[in-house]
Amino acid sequence: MAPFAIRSHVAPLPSQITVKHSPIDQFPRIDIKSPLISVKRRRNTIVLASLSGENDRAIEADGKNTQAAALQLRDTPYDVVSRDALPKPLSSSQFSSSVSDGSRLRVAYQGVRGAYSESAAEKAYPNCEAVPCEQFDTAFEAVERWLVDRAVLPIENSLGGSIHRNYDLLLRHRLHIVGEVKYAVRHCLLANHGVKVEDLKRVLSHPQALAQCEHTLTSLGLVKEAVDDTAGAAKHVALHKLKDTGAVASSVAGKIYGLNILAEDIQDDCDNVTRFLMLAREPIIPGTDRPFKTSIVFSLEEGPGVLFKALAVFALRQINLTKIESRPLRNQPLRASDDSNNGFPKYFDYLFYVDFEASMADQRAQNALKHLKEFATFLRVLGSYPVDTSMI
Ligand SMILES: O=C(O)C(=O)C[C@]1(C(=O)O)C=C[C@@H](O)C=C1
Repeated sequence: MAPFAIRSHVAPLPSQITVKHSPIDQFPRIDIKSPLISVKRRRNTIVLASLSGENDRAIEADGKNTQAAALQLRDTPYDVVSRDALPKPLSSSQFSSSVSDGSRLRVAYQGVRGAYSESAAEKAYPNCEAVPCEQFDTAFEAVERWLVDRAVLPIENSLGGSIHRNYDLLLRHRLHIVGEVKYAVRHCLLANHGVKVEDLKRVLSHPQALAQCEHTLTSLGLVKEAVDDTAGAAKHVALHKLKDTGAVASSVAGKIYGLNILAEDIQDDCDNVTRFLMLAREPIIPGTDRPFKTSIVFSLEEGPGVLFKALAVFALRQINLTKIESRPLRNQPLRASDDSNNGFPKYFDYLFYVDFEASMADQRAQNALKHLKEFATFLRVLGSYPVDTSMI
């Protein structure tokens, strides 16, 4: 099935497009202020694609008609180009920072410029073009619809714990975990110039960031307000020139949005690390040449000792578990698809997400999963990928 359905567009996108012609480059530079429009160069054409709610669209342009095409993309109804006009699938050998045609790897992250997720995306793929997305779901979709090549999304933090939304989305979507990256999160209290700590009544940030600074913010007597991301909080405070409101975000976000740093390292523990997952449409081929980790999700029949039995399949083979997360689904069944039911929905009461220290190329891991399959009611391998052993 083509990722872009042929459909007529019904309403203009609320995006701003500026096209700047360059005297030295055949192609104009295109700035699009919308995380949902992608611009990709492919040899002699530029593919502009958009993903906006129900309206999936893409259009091809060359150097001469790009401006017109960009405006058409923004303003008028038209039909969608075929799948052939969109970027070709990447193979596991392209698990590096650039794609073979020389253009940069496009990596989706949630948030606006200056979010920790953007820095994590750049750490994971050093020369990438980081593409901001409003929500986690948008980032998943952007990969699935070929608008970007990868997504880098937070999964757990050493102080705040798991990011449950992304656990759920891993199961709802069919992306593969191809890597992990750990990022040291150092929060600042930011405010507009001239504003002092005593002037502040409230503080905005991502809920995880607020949780990571709980003690500091409570001791300052500030009312905490959750927003979509830390950098978005900084942007809001700057844009509205707020005098009684600060933001918890990175020093990078402070610089981007022109805010003053009132306090640095305000997280409750200096060891504040967020682990991000690197997601792709294709899995990588697991190796044994370096430390690998495998992430799985499974469900079990109800009964005494079943979870004990499930975890024993790893213990019996000396496989170390690094994370276990359970998601209760009793009152709110999740629509899930697994490897054996051709995408048909199934409903489960509980799901267990487990990360273990072994590659799927390792016989011990294969045997452990074979054993688990004997009594698990559902099992899916989310990915087998190199462990991030970098210094944080
Ligand atoms: O808001 C941001 O800057 C993000 O990148 C999101 C996020 C998260 O979801 O946990 C990432 C890292 C920090 O732990 C705080 C927030």
